[in-house]
Amino acid sequence: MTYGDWALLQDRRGRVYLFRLQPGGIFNYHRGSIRHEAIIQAGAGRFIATPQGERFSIHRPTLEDYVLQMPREATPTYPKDAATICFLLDLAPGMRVLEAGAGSGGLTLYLARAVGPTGQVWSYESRLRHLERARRNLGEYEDWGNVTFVQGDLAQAELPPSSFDGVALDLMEPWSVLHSIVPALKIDRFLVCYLPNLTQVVTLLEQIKTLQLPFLHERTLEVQHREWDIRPPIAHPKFQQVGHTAFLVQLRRIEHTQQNTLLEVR
Ligand SMILES: C[S@@+](CC[C@H](N)C(=O)[O-])C[C@H]1O[C@@H](n2cnc3c(N)ncnc32)[C@H](O)[C@@H]1O
Repeated sequence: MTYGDWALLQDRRGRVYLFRLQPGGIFNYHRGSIRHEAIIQAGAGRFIATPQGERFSIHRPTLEDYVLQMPREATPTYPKDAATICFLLDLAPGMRVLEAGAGSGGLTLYLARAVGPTGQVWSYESRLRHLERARRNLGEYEDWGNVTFVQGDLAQAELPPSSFDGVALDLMEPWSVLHSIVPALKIDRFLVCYLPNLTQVVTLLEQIKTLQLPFLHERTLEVQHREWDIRPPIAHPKFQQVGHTAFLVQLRRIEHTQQNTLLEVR
């Protein structure tokens, strides 16, 4: 660890503190403070204590740590869902993926990591303030130069045909941008929508059916992590859990032929 790196300190209750290490910097806690220099000398994976004996473990923040702690304009896609979106999109290094809206850049960070330095992420965001926040959050954590932010409404975008290996949508009305996506998404590849409400899922599928858009509904799912408190003899599910975040709808782009124009719900 060195100056300029992110550091994450975790106290004995599991509370985390995320900050950048700076020359002359000090981490202040209600029971004492610690110099950044001392944190660097101790190093990640070790422990450090304030003069008052308050002990912390030192870590490099994971992407999950960063997304949960980073400044936000819009609520980021929850990490458990962002990771699953990458899996449902079947992303691999070198692929090109489209997303909207960028929001705070949470999902952007996951997509950029999944496609790697040789891949590309095109991220649309209609609100300038959100776009700037997403750009800053990406640059502050991990930027391989593989993300292109575009300010604008994805519904108005003219995208190159058959140019994306996947599309991820985290916006209120994904059905309003489907006409832009259909020609841009490669045949047999996936669109995944992140939708907090079941009513949105139903509207999306109804719209696809009504407009006869060439998608197969592969599945709709929720990602549930049930964390446990294990400190023998205590061993039970934690009383506080992450509750509902959103539904993930996975749709596969199919060829639009005369025999196959309708959405087939599996
Ligand atoms: C919930 S936020 C996305 C959060 C983001 N996934 C993240 O992890 O930080 C939804 C964003 O979509 C943007 N948005 C809504 N409709 C849009 C559209 N048609 N085109 C582009 N951006 C849109 C909103 O401005 C908002 O910032």
